[in-house]
Amino acid sequence: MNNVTSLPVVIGLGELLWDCFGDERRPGGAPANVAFQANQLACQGIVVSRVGQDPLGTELLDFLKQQNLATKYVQIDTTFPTGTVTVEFSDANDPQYTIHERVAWDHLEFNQPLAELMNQAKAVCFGTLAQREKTSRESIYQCLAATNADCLVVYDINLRQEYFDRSWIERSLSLAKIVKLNLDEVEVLAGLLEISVGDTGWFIEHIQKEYTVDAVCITRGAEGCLIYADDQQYDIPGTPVEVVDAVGAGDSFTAALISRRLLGWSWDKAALFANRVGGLVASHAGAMPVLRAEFERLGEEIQTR
Ligand SMILES: Nc1ncnc2c1ncn2[C@@H]1O[C@H](COP(=O)(O)OP(=O)(O)O)[C@@H](O)[C@H]1O
Ligand SMILES: O=C(O)C(=O)C[C@H](O)[C@H](O)COP(=O)(O)O
Repeated sequence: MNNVTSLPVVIGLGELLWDCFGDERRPGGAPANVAFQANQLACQGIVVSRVGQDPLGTELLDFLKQQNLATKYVQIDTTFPTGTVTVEFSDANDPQYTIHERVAWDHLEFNQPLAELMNQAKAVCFGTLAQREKTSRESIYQCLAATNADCLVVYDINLRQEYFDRSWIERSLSLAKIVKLNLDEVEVLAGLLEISVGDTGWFIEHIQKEYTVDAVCITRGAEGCLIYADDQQYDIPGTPVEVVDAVGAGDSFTAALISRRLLGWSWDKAALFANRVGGLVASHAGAMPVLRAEFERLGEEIQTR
């Protein structure tokens, strides 16, 4: 690894891309957002992805370097271009994503350096979108198989357009220790698995038992989150913020939850912190705002409660 530190290694495995907002573009990609935020949250966040051999790819690599993130595990594809996503809003809380196809992050290759990296990971976060093409899907499973038994494997479902399949989702659920989804994704998942979602608690308990998942987190935008873990349900309300755009709120929530669980925080404190981090990111533009100092202050405030 370059930039070796003693901080816990948290890997974002999947897409790294440009979120395009009209004339502006900002770095994004759900797992890359998690790694970026983990890097601001007392962990060593590492992006595992693939960009094109093109100016957009070079710019993403330069951005990661400027932000003190390793670039060694971002592969360069000589055939496919760097990924882009068109982001549109009916309101700032509800981004709509159009994910463009035939791009570099669909072609991640598993290799020895990745196997060694995965073996050192304290946590890894992956999603569904990067499984849409067989090459990356198989590489993701190989990466997960190379993690240690104590690695916190987090599946942030992040369903996008039609890019999901029941078999990938079921396999991912059974590989995960923590599953994160939002309220819309609860509905879609229940439909896919042909389970009635009338009683959310029953549905989540079913997921936990069927796929041996330790914890399920449901995020609810401004309403905060629900966490099902240790045979308990934690209902942690949100804190109001003025939303600029909610892009990346969920990923920063996930990164914050991971970072505090790795530090041994209780579920309710970790979730409270994660809510506040998600809210802070929603009150800034794009998925990767630089907020290290704000997160540090917030962490100290919540830890001492
Ligand atoms: N408008 C908001 N006000 C306050 N907190 C928010 C807001 N939007 C998001 N958050 C925080 O970020 C978390 C993740 O946001 P959410 O939109 O539910 O996730 P996702 O991006 O995965 O859909 C929420 O649980 C909440 O804690
Ligand atoms: O990779 C994807 O799926 C994208 O569409 C790119 C976006 O940067 C993230 O999805 C933002 O994710 P949230 O944290 O759920 O708002």
